[in-house]
Amino acid sequence: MTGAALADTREGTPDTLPAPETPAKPPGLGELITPIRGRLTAAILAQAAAAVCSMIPFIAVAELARALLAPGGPDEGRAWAAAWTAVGALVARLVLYAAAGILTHHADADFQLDLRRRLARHLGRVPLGWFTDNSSGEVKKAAADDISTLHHLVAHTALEVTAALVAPLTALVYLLAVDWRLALVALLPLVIGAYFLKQAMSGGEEVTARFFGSMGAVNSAVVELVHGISVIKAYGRTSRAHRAYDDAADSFSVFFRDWIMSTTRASTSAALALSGPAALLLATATGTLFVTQGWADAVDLVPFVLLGPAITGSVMGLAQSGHAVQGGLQSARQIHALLAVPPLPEATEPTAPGEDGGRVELEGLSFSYDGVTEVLRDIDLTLRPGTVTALVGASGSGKSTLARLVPRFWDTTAGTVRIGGTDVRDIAPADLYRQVSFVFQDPHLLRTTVRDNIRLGRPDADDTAVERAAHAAHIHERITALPRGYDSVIGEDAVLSGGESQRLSVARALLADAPVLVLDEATSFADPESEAAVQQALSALAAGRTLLVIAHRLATVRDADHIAVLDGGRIAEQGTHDELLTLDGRYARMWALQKKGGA
Ligand SMILES: Nc1ncnc2c1ncn2[C@@H]1O[C@H](COP(=O)(O)OP(=O)(O)OP(=O)(O)O)[C@@H](O)[C@H]1O
Repeated sequence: MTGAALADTREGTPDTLPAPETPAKPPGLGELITPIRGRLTAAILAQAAAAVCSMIPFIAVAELARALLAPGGPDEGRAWAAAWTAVGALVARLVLYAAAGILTHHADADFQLDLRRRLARHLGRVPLGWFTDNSSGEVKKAAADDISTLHHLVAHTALEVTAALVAPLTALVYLLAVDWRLALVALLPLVIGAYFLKQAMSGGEEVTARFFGSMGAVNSAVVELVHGISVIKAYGRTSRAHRAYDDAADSFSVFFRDWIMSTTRASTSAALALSGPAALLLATATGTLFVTQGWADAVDLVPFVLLGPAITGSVMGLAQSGHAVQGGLQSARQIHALLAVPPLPEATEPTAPGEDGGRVELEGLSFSYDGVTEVLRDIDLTLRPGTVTALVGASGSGKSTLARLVPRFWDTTAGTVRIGGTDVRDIAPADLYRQVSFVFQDPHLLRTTVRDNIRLGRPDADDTAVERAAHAAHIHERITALPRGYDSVIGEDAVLSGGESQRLSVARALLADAPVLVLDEATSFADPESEAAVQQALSALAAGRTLLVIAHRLATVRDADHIAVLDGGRIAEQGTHDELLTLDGRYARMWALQKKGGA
């Protein structure tokens, strides 16, 4: 693990999933299943053969009836042949069915593993800046939900659809051979059922969108109610919050009832038309007519009675599989969108950072998130080894963006960032993260032991080194007071306050021992006692390193060696605290304001 892994992704951003470069035809499921296409095809063929075999016993029974009711008396040989054929088909169906299942499940296991590896490999190469709260949600959804949807499609739905298509087709071919007129009549429920199904599903996309919209409103109202309950109660607005939830729930219930009412007639009619008894009734009624009119032999009715329901029965199942296929295609598109996030280009022949690894130079640097609005412009700034440089400026002036360009969270739009004289784009990512550590406001602690959290950036560090770092970060005593000391697990028996978490992340950065450290002013939320401890921890961290500090309160950086004042993405002023006060410009005004406010 590297220092980069210490990154926090605090800011909510609009750039969740960059629009994938749209090729002429969006790659879909077909491309994703390429590695298992052979096995999947074999499984589908086996399932198709199993579906044919599943119809053969019915056909054999019909032939058995024909042999037993033959005009010249029962044909024993033919009857036995039919019976054995039925038994053979049943056994073959069982074997083929099992083979198909085994094949798809094996293929599916490889498919999921391959997809997860592809995702992990790809996400390991996308810019760190891409990882925001929103994109984390997308990654979670793709890695868990979408892959699970595709699992269902590959392992189950593909076979269900094959059986649902091939079995009735087999029956239909046989029935057409027996009596094509009765066979066409047997298709009638299918036509009627399909008509009603289409009606029941009309406006499907719009209805689905409204369904999710309505459901989303209920979810938001619940989340708002739960998250904001303390504020809402404190302001005595409980009934208002409940009303928002009640309104959302009511409107969902009205929509749902209307929707069900409007589709019930059509879907019930479809279910009725496609039901087994309806098919049976039709087969016997038409069959009776045909026999009494002398248009068909009575024995020819047997296959229609046996196989008629098989033709229509599978259509309802197909309609449900249709939903699964739609879901699978949607998931495939989501995964593709993730795989299409442009990776950060890596140098083919990386260069190690130069001798003076603590020197950071930003030269002629501009940056834009969306390619339209420039968030940083014409930045020239040098961070000298062993010094502290502070970035100050109004909210939104670009401090965090600038700081994050040093460890190459993104590539600059123009200009360069050099560490030890080497362009960060030419440094191999692992080397770069050994060179730069960062501590951000909301440190991410992993749900593992305190010890492993500290040695994240140097997994091979021994216990003495870990404890030394914890001492220097003024957190050792707090750790030893935990139930299992350094072996306590974060979130289980180690629940730390904001300031304590901060000091733990400082210990982590100390142990990682990178010459350059980027720091988001760490003390803004800590209580005075904790703040003093964090400040001491930071001083330990600063010794001998190049520090870039994002400062929100000027008091904490008045002793910095260099202060750069950002305004609208440009460096408006820079110098020491005293120099900037003498300049009597933006910094001096901010200083006067904060002093007045008591910051
Ligand atoms: N990931 C992002 N995608 C798009 N725009 C962003 C992103 N992060 C920040 N911005 C925009 O870039 C500009 C600079 O933001 P930045 O967070 O760097 O400012 P800041 O000075 O650090 O602000 P603050 O003090 O509030 O943290 C803002 O207009 C912000 O909305």
